[in-house]
Amino acid sequence: MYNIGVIGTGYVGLVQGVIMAEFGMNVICMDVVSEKIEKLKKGILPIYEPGLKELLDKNVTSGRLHFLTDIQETVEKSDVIFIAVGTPPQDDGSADLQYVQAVAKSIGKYMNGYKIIVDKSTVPVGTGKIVRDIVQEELDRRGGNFEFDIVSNPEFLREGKAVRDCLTPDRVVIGAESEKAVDIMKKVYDVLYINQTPFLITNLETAEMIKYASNAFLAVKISFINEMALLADKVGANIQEIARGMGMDGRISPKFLHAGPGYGGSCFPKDTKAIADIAHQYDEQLLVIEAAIKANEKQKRKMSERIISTVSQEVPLEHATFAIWGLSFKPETDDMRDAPSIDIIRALVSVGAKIRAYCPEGLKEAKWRLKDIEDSMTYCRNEYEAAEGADAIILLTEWHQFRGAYLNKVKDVMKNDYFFDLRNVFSKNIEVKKIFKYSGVGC
Ligand SMILES: NC(=O)c1ccc[n+]([C@@H]2O[C@H](COP(=O)([O-])OP(=O)(O)OC[C@H]3O[C@@H](n4cnc5c(N)ncnc54)[C@H](O)[C@@H]3O)[C@@H](O)[C@H]2O)c1
Ligand SMILES: O=c1ccn([C@@H]2O[C@H](COP(=O)(O)OP(=O)(O)O[C@H]3O[C@H](CO)[C@@H](O)[C@H](O)[C@H]3O)[C@@H](O)[C@H]2O)c(=O)[nH]1
Repeated sequence: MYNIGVIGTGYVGLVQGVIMAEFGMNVICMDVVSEKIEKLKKGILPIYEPGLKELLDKNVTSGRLHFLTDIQETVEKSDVIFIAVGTPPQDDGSADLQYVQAVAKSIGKYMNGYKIIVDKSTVPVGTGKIVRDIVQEELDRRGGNFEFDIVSNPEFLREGKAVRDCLTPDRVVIGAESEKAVDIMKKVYDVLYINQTPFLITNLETAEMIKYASNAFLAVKISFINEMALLADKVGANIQEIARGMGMDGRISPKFLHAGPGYGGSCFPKDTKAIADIAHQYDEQLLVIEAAIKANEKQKRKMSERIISTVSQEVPLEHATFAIWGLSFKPETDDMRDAPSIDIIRALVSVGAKIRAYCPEGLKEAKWRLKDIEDSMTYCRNEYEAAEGADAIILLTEWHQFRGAYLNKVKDVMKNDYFFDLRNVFSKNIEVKKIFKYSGVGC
């Protein structure tokens, strides 16, 4: 059994660390943010992720899961070190590698024997080799003579389903340069997946690119169906039936064909821009991905334009109030990074409207991200309170609880009766169309 070190306890590092401990491994999760580590030691999660709290408690108690801020101790005590720090976008769209590079330097500084250094963060092609050079440089500087291997092991978990995705992944991709590293990685993962999960062994560059290509492909699929939805609206077709008809073809599949307000989150917007940037660096242009990025911006803009033009026919916008149902970029997470709700709320506030917002988990982060427009925002305790005195409901995130809302009760507390269902949650509900002036996305 190998000792595991996970550097960076964000979504990826934390879920990975907790699950490895669940399967009996000795795991150190390390982060530079001491408040986060102190809370984790007490069983307090910094994120909302279903199922994670139970596993955290169990594994802290078992003594297999340790939280540290000390990178030296983490490196010295670990055989396999996962780098799971953030790679946020820079202004030009390229991935910011400063956190990965800082970790690589520390590993070189403190390593005390053979280590496998695993890149789990989503990083541009070529980063594995950069990490190798940084570690070697640091070793040379201090006259250290230890062997090490670099592995690229991209993560494919989805927020809100992270525990399940990590327990039963579709595949494990391992990009490595030596047989020894592949063998050890397989042993580490065999404990988790007992040979049920397909492994794909590649070189470093291929593994790094699989991650970007997968996210970009899914983003293209969403932008494609969103554009079809805009056309469906104009020609009187129904996007849900179109997606169903398309998805019946096994080559297309029905997944990721849900039209909506545009994709968001910490990955698709960032990773599509990063791979487009990587291509530019190699004198290539990824036309399809660049179009998907533009279509996603257009989709968010179209949603707010449609809401504004519809409601302004009846209500002067400076007197209009919009109830927002759902702020997080998707259900079952409190993550607001690049959530479409941010752009849509800002567009509505910019024409003078007031917002009453409710989200089961996203309120805290929304208050912080929308601090500059706090005078136009009222944060509410539930979907009914948000609807009070509103001219329109805008359903932005398909949290399950909204499906069960008593619509007559909602209508009773509203001033006007517009319902913009940007996730098509109620598209097949006859009642909603009787009660409200309803519009979905492409249906
Ligand atoms: N969030 C996801 O769903 C997801 C899924 C797959 C892959 N990824 C990728 O995984 C990586 C991490 O994503 P995330 O969402 O977990 O990030 P995050 O921003 O939530 O967490 C990153 C953590 O790294 C810590 N950190 C930064 N520098 C450090 C250092 N020098 N030493 C120790 N800790 C340090 C930060 O304090 C933070 O807690 C990114 O590259 C991302 O693209 C994310
Ligand atoms: O049919 C769909 C599917 C998704 N979305 C939107 O797309 C975004 C991303 O959704 P999802 O992929 O479920 O969430 P993430 O947690 O961002 O996961 C993606 O990004 C992660 C980080 O790289 C990867 O690990 C995952 O495999 C990849 O699915 C969200 O805004 C969704 O609302 C749609 O609009 N329509």
